[in-house]
Amino acid sequence: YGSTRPERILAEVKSKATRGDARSVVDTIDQYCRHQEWAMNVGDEKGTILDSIVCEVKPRAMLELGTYCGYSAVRIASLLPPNSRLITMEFNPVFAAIARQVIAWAGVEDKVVLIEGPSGDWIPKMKKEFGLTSFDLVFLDHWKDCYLPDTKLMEECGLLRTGSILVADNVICPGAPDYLEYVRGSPRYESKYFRSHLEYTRVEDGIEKSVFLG
Ligand SMILES: O=C(NCCCCc1cc2cnccc2s1)c1cc(-c2ccc(F)cc2)cc(O)c1O
Ligand SMILES: [Mg+2]
Repeated sequence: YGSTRPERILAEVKSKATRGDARSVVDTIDQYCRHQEWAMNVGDEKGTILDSIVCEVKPRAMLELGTYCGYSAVRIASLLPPNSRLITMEFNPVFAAIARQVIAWAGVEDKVVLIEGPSGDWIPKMKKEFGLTSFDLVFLDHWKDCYLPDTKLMEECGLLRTGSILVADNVICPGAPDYLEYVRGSPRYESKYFRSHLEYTRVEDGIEKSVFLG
């Protein structure tokens, strides 16, 4: 059904998930990707770790790099306090178009702003475009070799404040070794590794939570 994997995921959501129910959208995607075809969502196991951090931080302004089908955007948005905003960035217009529909089906579109394009272009203009001072929480889930340069760019653009938290997916698989070395070695970050598994598999992966100390 549908020519691309994201289209098949959207079809599954429309046929199986309850409209307006973010939880059922998340569960439907997890079921499909665990039992029908694997897809690179953060998934249920790592998603639970992400949920606990979002609930602890209660971010007013949150950034997600790497939307894909919108699975984590829906997961995050369903936990955000009122008048909080998730800005999620996707490079691939086909994925972005699918994600918009998944986000709408889940009924969280009023908490999510989806922007399209490469992070390197967007990060320097986000303050002005969105009237932001800084992000309380950033979820890195885009090109793994962009985690480090984009983190440095966010520092330079003043998008991080003392206490801003970075949460990075896939620090083991596919891996982001230069990023890990940076946040774990820098006196400007307090970093913690949450051991888990690659979504829907038994392969080791994990999430790195790093607090920016300013
Ligand atoms: O590549 C991954 N995610 C990034 C997609 C990059 C698209 C974007 C670039 C870009 C640039 N600027 C702005 C926005 C964006 S969005 C990824 C891959 C695996 C994986 C794949 C095969 C495998 F065998 C084992 C793991 C697992 C994961 O959880 C992933 O997240
Ligand atoms: Mg990922």
